[in-house]
Amino acid sequence: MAVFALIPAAGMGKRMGASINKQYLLLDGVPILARTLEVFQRSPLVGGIFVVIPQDEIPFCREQVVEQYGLSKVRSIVPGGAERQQSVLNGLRAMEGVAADDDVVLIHDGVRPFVSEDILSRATAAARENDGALVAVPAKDTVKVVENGVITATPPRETLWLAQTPQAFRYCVIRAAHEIADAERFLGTDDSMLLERLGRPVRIVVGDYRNAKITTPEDMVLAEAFLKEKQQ
Ligand SMILES: Nc1ccn([C@@H]2O[C@H](COP(=O)(O)OP(=O)(O)OP(=O)(O)O)[C@@H](O)[C@H]2O)c(=O)n1
Ligand SMILES: C[C@](O)(CO)[C@H](O)COP(=O)(O)O
Repeated sequence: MAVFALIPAAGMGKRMGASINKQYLLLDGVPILARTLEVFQRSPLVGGIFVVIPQDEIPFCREQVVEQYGLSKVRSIVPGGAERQQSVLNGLRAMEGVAADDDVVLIHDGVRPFVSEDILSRATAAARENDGALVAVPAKDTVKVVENGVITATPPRETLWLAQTPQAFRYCVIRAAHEIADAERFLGTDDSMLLERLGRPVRIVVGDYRNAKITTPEDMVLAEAFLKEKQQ
């Protein structure tokens, strides 16, 4: 059973508010997206990488990221959609004929550069034994459900986990779940939700707080600190 990486990186980075798309912001001189892809390039588990990018950024990504950093496992750069879910579906469709039904797909945000090879390995193992596997960390804060500015519930913290990526699945399982969601016009905020709504179990794999999604400017400050710690 082969393992493929599917990297959605076709967002606009609106919350970052930078002058360039956030996946190209530099961390110690290297674009965030290149750092993310390098983890999959290095992992002996991963046989090929599909990257999803806004259509008009594909030449830039090919030259400035894939070629520049020698990312030879990148098999295809696929145009993205309006939402993350549509970008992932485009990637899954592009994998048809390459990934076999039982091959594992690791879906990982292009802007989570601190994922480790150990997480890739544990997520892959869990996906081979379950319908799906979600890398997540326990919530550290008390979480409130709020409607119209008023708290309506305080779910018990020990039941709350923060979803990260990779989210790992057998190709036929996640492709079917995405196609069903697309046909039913259901939009979720991660891939696991698309299995959950079909009543299929998704196993938690304990992640790492450092595997953060770089979303807003303060995340860059944390990312620089995480990188320094890694380089020590
Ligand atoms: N249409 C989209 C939207 C998001 N993504 C990717 O999904 C990951 C997680 O999304 P997020 O951090 O929310 O990125 P953006 O959508 O770029 O951010 P924003 O919502 O601030 O614009 C990122 O790697 C992003 O590039 C994608 O491939 N296609
Ligand atoms: C998939 C994800 O990374 C899980 O945290 C996240 O949901 C994607 O980011 P978005 O901000 O919801 O687009």
